[in-house]
Amino acid sequence: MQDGSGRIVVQNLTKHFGQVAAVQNLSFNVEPGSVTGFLGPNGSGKTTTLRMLLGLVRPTSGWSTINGQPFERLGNPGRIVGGVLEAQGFHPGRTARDHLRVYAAAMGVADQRADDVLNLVGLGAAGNRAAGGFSLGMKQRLALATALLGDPQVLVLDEPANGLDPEGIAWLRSFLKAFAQSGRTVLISSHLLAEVEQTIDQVVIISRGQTMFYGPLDELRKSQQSRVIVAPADPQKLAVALQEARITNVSPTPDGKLAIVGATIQQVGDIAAQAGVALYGVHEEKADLEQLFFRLTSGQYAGQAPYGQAPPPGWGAPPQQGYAPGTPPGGYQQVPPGYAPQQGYAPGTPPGGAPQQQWQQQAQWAQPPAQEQQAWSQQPSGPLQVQPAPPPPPQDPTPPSGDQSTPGAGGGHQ
Ligand SMILES: Nc1ncnc2c1ncn2[C@@H]1O[C@H](COP(=O)(O)OP(=O)(O)OP(=O)(O)O)[C@@H](O)[C@H]1O
Repeated sequence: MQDGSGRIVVQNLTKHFGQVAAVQNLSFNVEPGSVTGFLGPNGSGKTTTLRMLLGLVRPTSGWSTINGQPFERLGNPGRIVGGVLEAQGFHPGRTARDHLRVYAAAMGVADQRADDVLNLVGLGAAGNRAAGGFSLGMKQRLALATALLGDPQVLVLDEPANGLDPEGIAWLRSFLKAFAQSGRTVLISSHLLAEVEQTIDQVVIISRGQTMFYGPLDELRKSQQSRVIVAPADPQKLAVALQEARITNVSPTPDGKLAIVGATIQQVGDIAAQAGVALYGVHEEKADLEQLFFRLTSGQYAGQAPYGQAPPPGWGAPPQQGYAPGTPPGGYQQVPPGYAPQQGYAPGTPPGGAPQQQWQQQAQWAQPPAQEQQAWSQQPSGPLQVQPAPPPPPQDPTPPSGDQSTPGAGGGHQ
């Protein structure tokens, strides 16, 4: 029996492809009423996990459920979960509208719904165009439209921002937030924290198929450790004095300063004064989220540094063990400047300098039709909580016949 909760539960999910351990013992819950980011570097197992969740790959062990049921037991799954794993696979000669109508018929949804979802994703004017001529961003929108056909309670999207321009990303952000605020469930994967940081409330970070952090994004923010950067006249002498004061997390910076974790500016100043070491500068530095993300996922593909240079800091050995939600990782390493967060703009505010015509089109994308908004806002919205996973479902999931891709009713499936 489905429990109607909209909750996704992943429990000890494991997948081996021959010698490759793509996913290892992964456990997390995704709660309705929130957008959860499923983050990890390339090859960390995100797509494999989503494919298992959507019944396209059989797990080696472990299980996952949506609404308390394995995907295979959802009956008409497209009515419950809309999944987009790859914005490909459209018949190139078929119009967007016809593509949607094929899926609508398979799901038992009225033809009119095809036009509704085309408008919803901003493709209303492109319904008669062949999908083969669509840009990557338009294909992403068409895949999302397919997933929305069944008016699902749960959305599972693999790298949905891939190929979208900044306006498209801003639109997607407002769209997913509105969807979640109506009490529905959204799980989106990305390998870029900055890309989804403004969209997600909860985060699951994986590396090498294992959970590195799982909890509210705010929890991760709170775990940002600060460090004191000091420019001493004699770094060696100060490092020894700090060591004697049991402040051991001290490392040199590339420009000859010392970075100290676990001490205040005042403590460092006092110790330097007692040791007779002059300080030419001291300040406190906060690690940003991007640095923490690097820290949590570093080492998966530690590349060879070119021409004998030192490898970029932050690409060292991976953490030995995962971090439970609320347990901050110890320290952090310097990383090269990462990607700047997307400079989005609030829905309803035209982007600076955008041509008027383009903005009008964007404004249309940013606003779901009134009836959609109303329908969503009537959904109950639950509090965002990390809850322990419930015990396994009463019956074992019926495994799919093999690792074959199956066309899912949610659309866009491989
Ligand atoms: N069908 C398959 N056969 C063999 N190995 C596979 C298969 N699918 C995935 N893998 C391997 O499993 C690991 C995880 O891949 P996966 O695609 O799940 O990662 P990902 O996090 O989605 O990566 P990306 O961000 O690059 O899409 C990789 O080492 C990949 O090569």
